[in-house]
Amino acid sequence: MRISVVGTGYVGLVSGACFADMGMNVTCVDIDQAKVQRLREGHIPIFEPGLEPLVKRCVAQGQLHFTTSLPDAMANSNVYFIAVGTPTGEDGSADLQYVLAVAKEIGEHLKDYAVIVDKSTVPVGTADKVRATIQAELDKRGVSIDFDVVSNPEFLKEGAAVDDFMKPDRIVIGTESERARAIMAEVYQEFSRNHNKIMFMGVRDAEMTKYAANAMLATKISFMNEIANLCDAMDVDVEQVRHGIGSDSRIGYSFIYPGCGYGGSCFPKDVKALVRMAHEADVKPYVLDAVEARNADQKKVVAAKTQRLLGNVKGKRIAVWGLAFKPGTDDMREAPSIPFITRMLEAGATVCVHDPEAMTTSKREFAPKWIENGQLIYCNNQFDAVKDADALVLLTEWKQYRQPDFARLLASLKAPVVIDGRNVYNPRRMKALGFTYEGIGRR
Ligand SMILES: NC(=O)C1=CN([C@@H]2O[C@H](COP(=O)(O)OP(=O)(O)OC[C@H]3O[C@@H](n4cnc5c(N)ncnc54)[C@H](O)[C@@H]3O)[C@@H](O)[C@H]2O)C=CC1
Ligand SMILES: O=C(O)[C@H]1O[C@H](OP(=O)(O)OP(=O)(O)OC[C@H]2O[C@@H](n3ccc(=O)[nH]c3=O)[C@H](O)[C@@H]2O)[C@H](O)[C@@H](O)[C@@H]1O
Repeated sequence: MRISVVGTGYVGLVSGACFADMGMNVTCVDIDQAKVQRLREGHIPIFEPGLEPLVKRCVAQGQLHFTTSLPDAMANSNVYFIAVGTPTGEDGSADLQYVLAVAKEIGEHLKDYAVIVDKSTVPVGTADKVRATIQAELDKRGVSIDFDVVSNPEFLKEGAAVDDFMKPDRIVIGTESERARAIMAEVYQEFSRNHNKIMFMGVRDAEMTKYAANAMLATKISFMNEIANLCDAMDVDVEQVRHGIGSDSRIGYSFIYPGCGYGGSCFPKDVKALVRMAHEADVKPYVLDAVEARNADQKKVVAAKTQRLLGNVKGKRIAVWGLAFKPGTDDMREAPSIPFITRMLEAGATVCVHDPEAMTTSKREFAPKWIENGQLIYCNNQFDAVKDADALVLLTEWKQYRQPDFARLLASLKAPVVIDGRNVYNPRRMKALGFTYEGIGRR
């Protein structure tokens, strides 16, 4: 089977490579010429465990191709996945300009029946817009060609993207067309062989399912962050509470880790887009508003703790372990590290940062003036960052930060202050070792 995937970001590149690994012949398309060139040369533009060998293997076997030309890709296949970005627009809604630009180009070049698959996260009703955009181009050309637009949202997580794609909990496919349904069943046949993971539903149902899933996960996190803040105020250990409630099978353990707020390219933007959809539908988004408000506030909690423990941070040296929005990725979109570090720099502190993968990304996130004036210092070793620091702040729970050499840490720091934005350390052990320790809701 031959398919095309438009957009070679996290979703497009991972899905394209995984489909190719299943034996399909896949052409990945991107408008970014430099990216396509690098991919052809075997350079993977993002850090994602397992992706590089997978892409290299599929390219070597002739199963995976890269191009900047959508018409060329279309000539070779009749299933086109759209996996371009849907960033937050000015009013909070998802900006569909990239999706609709692809739809327009498809309409300009469509020759025979094809299935156009929305893999990007798009608001309810987008498939209709994609269909109308393609039809308008066909009308301009004065041709009549059948096509179907299907919704197939993606549920992979960064840092575990290949695994998530290959072992999905479910594959949601929204379509009202029998013809498209049969083709999509063939695309995903690997996932229906033993345990059927495919769920067919209406197009609008599938579009909403994606937002509801992300909003539910964001809600769990914000809820738990609020409980953790309450624990802080009431001398309760949130870790005990997390175990206490997670053991209830109706609640479960996943996505109830409190911390310094959720980040990433999706939860923040998708909750905003759902809020916008609710307003447009004249439904009051009480819960979603609270999820967002808690998260915005949560991103200030670590800074408030730092300023409470250190007093005025002007002239102080603060070490930061972790820049990425979560471990396993070099992505810093909406990472809690950005507002924290910015606030410390603006307050006059010197910030020494370390991250195993996100240092390069980070250099694009902060104004060069902070590096030039010596306030923002990049350290290649996590222990270089803590040398003579007045505090260590942990913001991403990379494995290498979880069990550091505590004696070395204590000897390196000027003051033994550790603020743990991810609750990875044991407060009692830290205090016994001589640290002044604060987690989020820990006791
Ligand atoms: N990042 C993630 O973990 C997940 C993202 N999603 C959704 O998937 C969609 C894509 O997200 P990412 O992969 O993170 O985006 P990304 O921003 O990493 O990549 C998008 C790619 O599309 C390319 N592009 C833009 N316009 C194009 C055009 N007209 N023709 C060809 N290529 C074009 C860009 O050059 C870029 O390489 C979004 O809607 C996102 O919400 C869904 C699940 C997981
Ligand atoms: O639509 C998307 O893009 C994706 O968004 C999330 O995936 P991702 O953003 O890659 O990462 P998550 O592991 O969900 O983490 C998101 C944020 O929540 C935070 N988080 C996660 C879990 C938790 O218990 N507590 C917590 O604070 C993480 O630190 C991170 O900042 C979803 O988990 C994916 O299913 C979805 O496909």
